[in-house]
Amino acid sequence: MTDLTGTPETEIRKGLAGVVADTTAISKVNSETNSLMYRGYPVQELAEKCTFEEVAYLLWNGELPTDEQLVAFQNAERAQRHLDVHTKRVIDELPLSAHPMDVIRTAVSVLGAVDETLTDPASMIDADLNMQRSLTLMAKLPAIIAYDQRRRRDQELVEPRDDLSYSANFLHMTFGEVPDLVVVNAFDVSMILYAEHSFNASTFTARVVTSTLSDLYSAVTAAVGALKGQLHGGANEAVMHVFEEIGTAENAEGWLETSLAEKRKIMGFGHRVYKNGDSRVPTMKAALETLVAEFDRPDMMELYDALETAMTSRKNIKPNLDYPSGPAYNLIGFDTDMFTPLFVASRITGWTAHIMEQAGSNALIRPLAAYSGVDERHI
Ligand SMILES: CC(=O)SCCNC(=O)CCNC(=O)[C@H](O)C(C)(C)COP(=O)(O)OP(=O)(O)OC[C@H]1O[C@@H](n2cnc3c(N)ncnc32)[C@H](O)[C@@H]1OP(=O)(O)O
Ligand SMILES: O=C([O-])CC(=O)C(=O)O
Repeated sequence: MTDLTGTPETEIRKGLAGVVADTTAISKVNSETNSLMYRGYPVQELAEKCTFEEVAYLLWNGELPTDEQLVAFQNAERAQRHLDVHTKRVIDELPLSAHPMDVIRTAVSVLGAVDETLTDPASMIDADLNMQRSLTLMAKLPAIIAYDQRRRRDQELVEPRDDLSYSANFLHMTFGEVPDLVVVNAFDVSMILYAEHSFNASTFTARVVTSTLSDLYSAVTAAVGALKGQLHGGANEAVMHVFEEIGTAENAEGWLETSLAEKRKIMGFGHRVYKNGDSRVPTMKAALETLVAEFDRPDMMELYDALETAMTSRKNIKPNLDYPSGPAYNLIGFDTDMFTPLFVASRITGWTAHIMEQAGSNALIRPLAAYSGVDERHI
């Protein structure tokens, strides 16, 4: 049997659900065992024993750094933390009505436009240059996000400090001071958990762009756009709006009944791959609990538990990573529309690892479509 174009009919997998598009050596998501490994290491172990800098190194190089390699890596990252003049000027021109994800998308585009190493097609996919570009983006994104948060609060830019870890410096640039270690650690855990997740929509977007032999900044710009949507990274912001809408734990069940009756998707729940709960949630929930204790906000945890319980009993759909991350970022002090940018700051490591993997073993990504339009006709 053929379709209208004469193409043999095949099964259409809407949304590419269940389709294995390529191999990857970067991470393994196992829905059967609810597990996630980066380069063979369980993510829970990395969150407990490593820093975000070590995890970035691991994702890019395949191995954890030796002490010496880590010092060199940290020095290279710390040396590039300043917001460059071009990017700052462009951000200053953008209206505050722009979503912070649009600001980041624009900033990454600017960094690509001023990168003078993008001279010819070969330099666009050069492995050494791509490694340097990845580190530059990892180092500069916190300055971009922190500055954007501060300008929205009518505050001055805070310069980076090179005596601080990635996460401590990120919070210092955002809030003008380094918070307690409990807060820095919870934030660092969130950065590690968000770093990589195989062929999710934004990573796959980055790989599609790379597959045309385009440059790393173009791939990241596209990935930022894909992450912004509420079915993906945008859900961590949406969770906070849901919490605000519900108000207190007692309202959770009634709110859920009404929302499901209205056929609303409940943000922060469900996952394309995990059907029995997201492997990262227990670790992020534990980090959230430390913040709840630190800021004495048991009401936040009560609401969290009430909605989770109601959703489990009503639909048996489990929370994904965005569910604990949203309230955690709220307690740390970020405005809600900065939450998805924080996801970007972390996922830049996974995206660029995939961009380098795709460029190193490339095939143009170009699937087929079964034509469903009108039959051939003539004017
Ligand atoms: C870090 C991340 O990006 S994690 C994902 C973050 N996104 C969200 O939290 C948004 C809310 N969740 C969702 O929309 C979905 O669960 C997705 C998009 C993440 C995954 O969805 P898919 O794998 O495409 O599953 P699909 O949307 O087909 O859902 C299957 C069924 O479960 C229901 N369902 C899934 N998630 C939800 C939800 N959050 N709220 C209500 N119902 C849901 C669907 O309505 C559907 O029901 P039906 O079969 O009766 O029509
Ligand atoms: O894997 C997915 O589809 C979404 C996700 O959890 C992620 O990108 O972290």
